[in-house]
Amino acid sequence: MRPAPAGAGPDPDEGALGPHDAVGRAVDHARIEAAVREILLAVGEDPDRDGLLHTPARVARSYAEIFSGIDQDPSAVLGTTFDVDHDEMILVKDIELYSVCEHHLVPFHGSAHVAYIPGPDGRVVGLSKLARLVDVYARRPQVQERLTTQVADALVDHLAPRGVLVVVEAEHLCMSMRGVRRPGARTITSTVRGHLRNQATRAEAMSLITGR
Ligand SMILES: Nc1nc2c(ncn2[C@@H]2O[C@H](COP(=O)(O)OP(=O)(O)OP(=O)(O)O)[C@@H](O)[C@H]2O)c(=O)[nH]1
Ligand SMILES: [Zn+2]
Repeated sequence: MRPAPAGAGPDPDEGALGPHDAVGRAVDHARIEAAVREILLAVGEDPDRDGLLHTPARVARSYAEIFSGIDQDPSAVLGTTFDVDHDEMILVKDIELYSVCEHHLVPFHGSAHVAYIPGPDGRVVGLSKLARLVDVYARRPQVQERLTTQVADALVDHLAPRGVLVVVEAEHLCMSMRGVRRPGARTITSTVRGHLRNQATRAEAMSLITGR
């Protein structure tokens, strides 16, 4: 069991799954709780006041979910493929994503658009797996450029497609709620591999993505 801070009592938010998060990853809850308690003290709060008593445990559970991609392997998501008679572009756009900026540990959120052209063997992956793949890389401390590249490279590695294009557009709360304070600024990153580097194919993909 996780050690509770003195006087914390039972945590009303503790789910039936116990101290581990819903996706089964055993992060070190006790360590997160101790660290969160320290942060609360360091910012001048009283971690023993009523409203904060269960906060370290809640943050531990929340981090287990938010950072659940750290030890996830994209092979588990892209391992199931099937053949369809389709050698044209497949695009799933507007995949909502939430990630955490590795510089400030605050969220960035937005959308990913993932396009690929199957390889000569015609292997494709279930559409939902593209969203799951985005989650594998988003649920880590990240920078947007790396997230974009990792999704593209995982598709190249696992599907041997003719081409891949991944576009991510996101707002970084580290730019909105603090620092330079520019809410609404959106960052757009893209990674292109193979045939989608071809100008006409890339333009077709981009017009499908932007033509909402
Ligand atoms: N390239 C890139 N930069 C990011 C990303 N997320 C946050 N940043 C930036 O990372 C930089 C970190 O800059 P530092 O000067 O080390 O930290 P800081 O003093 O907190 O910077 P400010 O945010 O400007 O206050 C900032 O410019 C952020 O806007 C990302 O996904 N990609
Ligand atoms: Zn940041």
